[in-house]
Amino acid sequence: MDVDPRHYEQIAIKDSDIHNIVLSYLVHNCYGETLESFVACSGMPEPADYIEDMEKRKGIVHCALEGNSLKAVELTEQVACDLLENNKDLHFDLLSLHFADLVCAKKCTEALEFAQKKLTPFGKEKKYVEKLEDFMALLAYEEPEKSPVFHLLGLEYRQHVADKLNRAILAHTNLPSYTAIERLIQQTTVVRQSLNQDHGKALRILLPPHGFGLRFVHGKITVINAFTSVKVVEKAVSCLMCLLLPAFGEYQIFAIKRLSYYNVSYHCEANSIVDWSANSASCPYLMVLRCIGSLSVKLMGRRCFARVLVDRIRSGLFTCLKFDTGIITTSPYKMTAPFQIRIMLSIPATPSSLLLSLHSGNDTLSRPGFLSNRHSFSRVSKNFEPNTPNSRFCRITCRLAKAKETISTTNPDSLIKEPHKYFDQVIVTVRSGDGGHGSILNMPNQRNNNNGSKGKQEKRSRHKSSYKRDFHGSLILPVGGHGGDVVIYADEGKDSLLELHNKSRFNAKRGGNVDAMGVLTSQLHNGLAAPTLRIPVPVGTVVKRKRGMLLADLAQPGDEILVARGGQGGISLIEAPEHRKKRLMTLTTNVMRDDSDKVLILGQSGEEVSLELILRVVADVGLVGLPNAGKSTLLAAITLAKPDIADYPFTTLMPNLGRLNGDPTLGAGMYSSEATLADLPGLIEGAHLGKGLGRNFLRHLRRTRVLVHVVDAAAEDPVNDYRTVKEELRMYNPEYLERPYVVVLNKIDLPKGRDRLLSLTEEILRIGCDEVPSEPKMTSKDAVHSFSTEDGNADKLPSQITNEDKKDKELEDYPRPLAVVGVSVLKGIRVNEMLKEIRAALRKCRDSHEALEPSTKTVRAM
Ligand SMILES: Nc1nc2c(ncn2[C@@H]2O[C@H](COP(=O)(O)OP(=O)(O)OP(=O)(O)O)[C@@H](O)[C@H]2O)c(=O)[nH]1
Ligand SMILES: [Mg+2]
Repeated sequence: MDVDPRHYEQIAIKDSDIHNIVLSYLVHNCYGETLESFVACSGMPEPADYIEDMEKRKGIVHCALEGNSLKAVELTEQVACDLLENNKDLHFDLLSLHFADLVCAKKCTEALEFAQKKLTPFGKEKKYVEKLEDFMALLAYEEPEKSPVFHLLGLEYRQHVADKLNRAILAHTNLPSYTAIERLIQQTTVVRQSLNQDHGKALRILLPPHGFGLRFVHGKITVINAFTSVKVVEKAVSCLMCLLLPAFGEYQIFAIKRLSYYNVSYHCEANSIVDWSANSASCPYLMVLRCIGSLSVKLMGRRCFARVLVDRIRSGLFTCLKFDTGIITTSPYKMTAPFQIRIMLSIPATPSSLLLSLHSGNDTLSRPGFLSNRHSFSRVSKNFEPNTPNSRFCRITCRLAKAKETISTTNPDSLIKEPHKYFDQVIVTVRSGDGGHGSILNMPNQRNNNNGSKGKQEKRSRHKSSYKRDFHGSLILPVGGHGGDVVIYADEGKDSLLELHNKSRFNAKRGGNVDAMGVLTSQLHNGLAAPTLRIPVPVGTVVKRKRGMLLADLAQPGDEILVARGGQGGISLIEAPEHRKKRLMTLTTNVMRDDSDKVLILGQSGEEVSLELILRVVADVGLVGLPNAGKSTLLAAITLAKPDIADYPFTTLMPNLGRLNGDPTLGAGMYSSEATLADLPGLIEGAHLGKGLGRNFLRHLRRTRVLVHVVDAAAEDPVNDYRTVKEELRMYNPEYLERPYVVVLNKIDLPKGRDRLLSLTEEILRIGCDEVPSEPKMTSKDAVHSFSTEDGNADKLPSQITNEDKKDKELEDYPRPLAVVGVSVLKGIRVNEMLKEIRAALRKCRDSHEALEPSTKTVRAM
């Protein structure tokens, strides 16, 4: 049947189609409660006729599943008296389930009696004989679970029989025994299979009821955009899954797992599901989502999804959702820490995973262990929160290893842009090269002088000429080449550790071996040393052993550190003539020497180390403040940086840098006061305990000289916000509060901010003391020390950090701000004043620094 696929590009999927599909699925699987809420939300007419039947069916299937198959038989006979009579297969299966239950319960005599009475009559028909034999075999084993016919005791078999029973009853009541969605999936599978078989041929297929559009282009079969059936399936499945969401636990993860390597196009689907929410009023699914508390999100471990979520939550569309910021990761592909998702809805990758997923609803039929028999969830744990009236959350904690990179390469256009170029922490493994091997060499003309071959003689004399002697006359024997060292160095050309995320293993080359035939040429008597492997990192990178000590702080361009030393080359030995060897061995006391001299000859192996590289932004000014205060907007207003700006918290996930031009009032010297600004992610209360984005990014403040506190003057309680940020800084490192800082009261274009400006300024100026702030006087040694303590404590609670100052000092005991300026960075109001204050603070810093310099110089001179 030939059909022009373009016909399908325009087809719109009717909501009523989806509703019917969903409804039939719910009826089929006896999801009563869900059915009711769905009917209420979607405005579908309630299929009242089915409800009563459904309840009965539910009871029967439940009995079959729960190991009460005789009861199931009895109930089935009540509902449909001739069903089992006409369907002997099903009858046999149900009875055999009971038999299996008796065997499991070690009631062998009873089982035997039951089999004789109820099962053996089936043996008259040949097709049951084999089955009967299998069941009887169970009796022969002491541990039937370990017998070859163990599957008869498994949950899967029980499930299979229960499904069969369910379908039979449905068919008996003139309902389709397969749901619409199952049929659609079957069709999709058929089409996919035929695509696989017939690739290479032009292929156009149409299958009822919605049709598939496939196109043959340049030797490839392309599924055209309007792949209607698939769309229908996806939409219906999405809807179903959110209906059944609270029932999902580990199963959902299973589906998600599958998803992680699924087709790129589902990226789009994830978005389109989110798009439904745009017109929430007309979207019944969304209402369902609202009442159940679930939302579609594709779990790719990418921040962009988290962002979509936050956006939706903030716009009030998903009132019952909560967002755990733990989902945010510092690396583009890896979840670095366990994260939590409370919201999930996905389209499983394959029809079978879809069915498995959908089957796992516990609305009526809970089957613990159904999947876990076959799939490992070792990295998944889950816990359920108590249901609240409006929402039922299913919280899942999981760790996702790696999203397939194929997804990012196959169709980059379809991916959402990764907005941040900055990745500030990475673990790399480096290995230095092994040393080259030495060799055991023949001493020419020492043996076999009776060997008459002319060629060999020549060769020997050539070898002889290549031996060198030192001035004592001893032979200089060649040594295996030194293995390559690994050096990490600060390179001005690099601005992020991103590349190291893509390649996290570095191996230096091994040293050259001494030629096995003889020796190296005289120039190479030290063997072939392998080149040093030099790894460039951005200036400001701190190199640590993984979970260990600090090795170096590459703060200046060109700073470098040798992180792994190459192995030494093995030495070469002259083979002693047989008759002298014994004597030599007894004479020598060198314990390293063994019979074959291997120990000395083999090159040393290189070292392998895992290193943690942490980039600390090198900036003069650090912007701090609560999320949404306008830090990124400020950076964009006064520098050429283009950070992401949006009205939801945690838009900024990694620091953004911008360059501040020099002070124009200085004329020709304007460039001299050029400074770098770092816009940091928002801080929230409890950040030091890991809330929000945690506190790790605060390490970037380490190298700043001046802080700018950005406060949203139009917020509820700006002074409290200001105190919160200060408190968090204090908990992280009290020394930050001693740095010169400027407070920027932002958003004064809003009436709320403008009206309170004066009072806010006064209140803020009241917090703190008059002590003249001075720049922290850190020697490089101090700095290294403080880096190591800071990082060493990174995972500990601050309460564990003993710091007397922290305990004793109140916020009021730290210096006041140098200035408080009201601005609107968005509207450009008083930005120049603010710049003036920032520059003044920078100048002040520089002056005090210069004032310090001479004294240090004199100390050195003395
Ligand atoms: N009215 C007004 N809105 C502003 C002003 N400055 C920033 N905004 C808005 O405030 C919102 C947050 O701005 P961002 O610059 O992203 O805030 P942020 O502090 O970087 O936020 P995080 O990155 O989440 O920490 C955006 O919608 C801005 O448009 C301002 O001066 N006036
Ligand atoms: Mg920001």
